[in-house]
Amino acid sequence: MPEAGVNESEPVLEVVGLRKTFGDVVAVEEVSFAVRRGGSLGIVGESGSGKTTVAKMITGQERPTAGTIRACGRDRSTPARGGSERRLRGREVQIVFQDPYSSLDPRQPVDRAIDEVLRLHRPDWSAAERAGRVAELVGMVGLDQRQGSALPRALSGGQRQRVAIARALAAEPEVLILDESVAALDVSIQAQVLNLLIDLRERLGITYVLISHDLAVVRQLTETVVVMHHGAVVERGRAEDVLDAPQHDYTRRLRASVPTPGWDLAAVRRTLHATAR
Ligand SMILES: Nc1ncnc2c1ncn2[C@@H]1O[C@H](COP(=O)(O)OP(=O)(O)OP(=O)(O)O)[C@@H](O)[C@H]1O
Repeated sequence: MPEAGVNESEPVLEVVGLRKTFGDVVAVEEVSFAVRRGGSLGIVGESGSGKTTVAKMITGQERPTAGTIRACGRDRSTPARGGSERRLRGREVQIVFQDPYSSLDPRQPVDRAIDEVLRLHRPDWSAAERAGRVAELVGMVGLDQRQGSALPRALSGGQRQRVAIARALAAEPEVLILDESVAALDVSIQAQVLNLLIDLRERLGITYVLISHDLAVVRQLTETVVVMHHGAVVERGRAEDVLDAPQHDYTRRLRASVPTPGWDLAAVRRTLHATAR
């Protein structure tokens, strides 16, 4: 729920003129977008277009070279000053990465991993209150009790991704960034996790920023889209407009390179070749 004093009409997340350089490499250039509370934005583009760098600047893992980031009405362009500001930012924005295995501690059972987040964000809660919330979160992401006390290695990729989502939700963020969160999953498992995400958004009113090279995934989950190419936004608009009738040549090539039933390998190769130039 939005906190008291938060302006409802203000975007829940807004980035303006974001830029990031690594030495001579310009990873992100003049990127601006805004997402309304409860809305969903897709950031699409091929590998290396700067999508993850944008996400890392929003979460504070990378510091912008220039530009501003506001979430829930608060500036987060500069590093958090101290633990309490970091925790506050954690309740504003959480992220789920492609590979939950690298973000989950292999020695920590699922319930302990979720409890750890609650301890951080709900220091006033008793152990019983936290245990109740852990059980609720485990159920919310569609895991059973046994899976809820398992180690990550005893779970499938899709189940691990559900754990990563539960862990992110434990902080009760306003914005959830999903960075290629279903990319490593089989298509049928991908569909299940996407359905879960759609369901969670309806139940929680959470805002999504979905980063993906997969236009079909973006289409299912987002209402607006920005297309990134070489670090810059080359096209933006409503997801269906951009994906069904792309105006920019790069978006058209990106769309053509998505393998669909009956896709033509030679055409994809031609497209990738053209895109690489
Ligand atoms: N820590 C870093 N040091 C140097 N260069 C980096 C660093 N992180 C990213 N880059 C470069 O910035 C550019 C954008 O990378 P980024 O990971 O943001 O792209 P992406 O669109 O998310 O791609 P992918 O989907 O493959 O992760 C690339 O050229 C990448 O090599």
